Order: sequence, then structure tokens, then C-alpha cells
Amino acid sequence: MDQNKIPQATARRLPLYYRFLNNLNHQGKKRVSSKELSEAVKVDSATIRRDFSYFGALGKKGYGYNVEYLLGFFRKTLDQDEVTEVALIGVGNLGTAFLHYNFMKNNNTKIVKAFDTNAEKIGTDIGGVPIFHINDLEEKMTGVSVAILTVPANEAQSITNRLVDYGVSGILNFTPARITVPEKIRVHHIDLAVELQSLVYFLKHYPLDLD
Ligand SMILES: NC(=O)c1ccc[n+]([C@@H]2O[C@H](COP(=O)([O-])OP(=O)(O)OC[C@H]3O[C@@H](n4cnc5c(N)ncnc54)[C@H](O)[C@@H]3O)[C@@H](O)[C@H]2O)c1
Repeated sequence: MDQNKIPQATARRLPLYYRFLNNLNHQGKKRVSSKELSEAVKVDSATIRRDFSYFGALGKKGYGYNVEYLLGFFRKTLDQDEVTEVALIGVGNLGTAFLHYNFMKNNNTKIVKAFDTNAEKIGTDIGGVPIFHINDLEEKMTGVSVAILTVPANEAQSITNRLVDYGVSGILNFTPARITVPEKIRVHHIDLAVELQSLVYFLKHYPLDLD
């Protein structure tokens, strides 16, 4: 199937589906209903059915979806068999937590290098990931095309420029800075403060009144 035909909103939900199906598979479950899936991943079942219809997985009434089939499909679509190496820039509070976590569970990405300016951190490793000086970025980046930015906001743009010049294709930006990149580079921005503010706003204005 032509993956370009999957809507972007659907594509963003794939890792979520994948993680849950993988867990089911580990538990030995052979099939899952869209209702079960919906409750677990918190996506309404109509959306799940529509998403899955793009992959030709239509599910059968009274049977649900075949876990193995879906997993196989997602694994291929998400390139789960191919590990993407990632660099992390800024080994502070947030960066250190990511190095310990390192996205290993059910995932196809792995932080393999980290960079910082702090002399005490250079030459050490956290969770098996070596930490280099930011001055050595270009020299040490070989084979890495994705970067996570966890530096102070005022450093974000200049590091981004270096990453772009080096040739990365994607940046996951955790800093509050709105970074500018050429059109061909994809940036995903995760602003925890904005997410939290949004949650509080929704709680106030769209209370979940289930009584
Ligand atoms: N800590 C959080 O919970 C949190 C939450 C949301 C967003 N953020 C954002 O993530 C970023 C990092 O936050 P933090 O709390 O980990 O900060 P931090 O100060 O603990 O860590 C920043 C790290 O970046 C390093 N650094 C500074 N300049 C650098 C450069 N030019 N090149 C490479 N490394 C450099 C510092 O030495 C330090 O280790 C900030 O932009 C922050 O706003 C943090």
C-alpha cells in the first residue's frame, strides 16, 4: 500500500496502536475488538475503524481484528525491524531522564550519542550512551539523522543550524524555542508547559461530566 495515502493524523496514531498490540501479542491474545482497542488507547472506535480501513484491515463483526496480522502490518509500516539512531543534545535534567529511558521498550529508535558543554559530563556515559562535547558534533554524528533537543531555549536555534548544516532530517524539540528550519527538515515540537496549560483549560471549560 502507498503509505503516502495514510492521513497524517492516522500516521501519528500508529505507534500508539503498535505499542498496545505488541503488549496483547506478548500476552498471547489472538484478536482484539475495536471497543477493547478504543478503551486502551483512548481513541474512539469509529476513528480506529477508519484508521484501520486505510491498511486494508477491516475486522470482522463479532471477531474483531487479528492481532498478529495488524502487528505485522505496523511493524513493516513503522520500520520496526530497522533501528533509527538518534542523538540527544543537552544532558541536563530532561536529557538525562531520556538517556536512562532510551525508548527501548516496543520501539525502533535508540539514542546512541549525546552532546553537552559541561566538562564534568564529557567523556562519561549515561545508560550506555557516550557524552561528547558539542564542539565535536559534526565529527561524531556519523550515521545519525534524528536529534532530540534538550538544551536551554536560547541555545536551540544555533544548535539547530548546526544540525541542519550537518544534514539531519528530523528534530524533536523539547525546548520552548520556536526553531526555524528549511522546509525539507521535519520538526516535532513537544512543549510540556503548553500541554499542561491546555489540560487545565479543558478541565475548566469542557469538564467530563459522567454522572
Ligand atoms: N526539565 C523539564 O521538566 C523540562 C520540561 C519541559 C521542557 N524543558 C525544556 O528542556 C530544555 C532542557 O531542560 P532541563 O531542565 O533539562 O535544563 P538543564 O539546564 O538541566 O539542562 C540543559 C543542558 O544543556 C547543556 N547545554 C547548554 N548549552 C549547550 C550547548 N550549546 N550545547 C550542548 N549542550 C548545552 C547544559 O550543560 C545542560 O546539561 C529546556 O529548554 C527546558 O525549557 C524542560
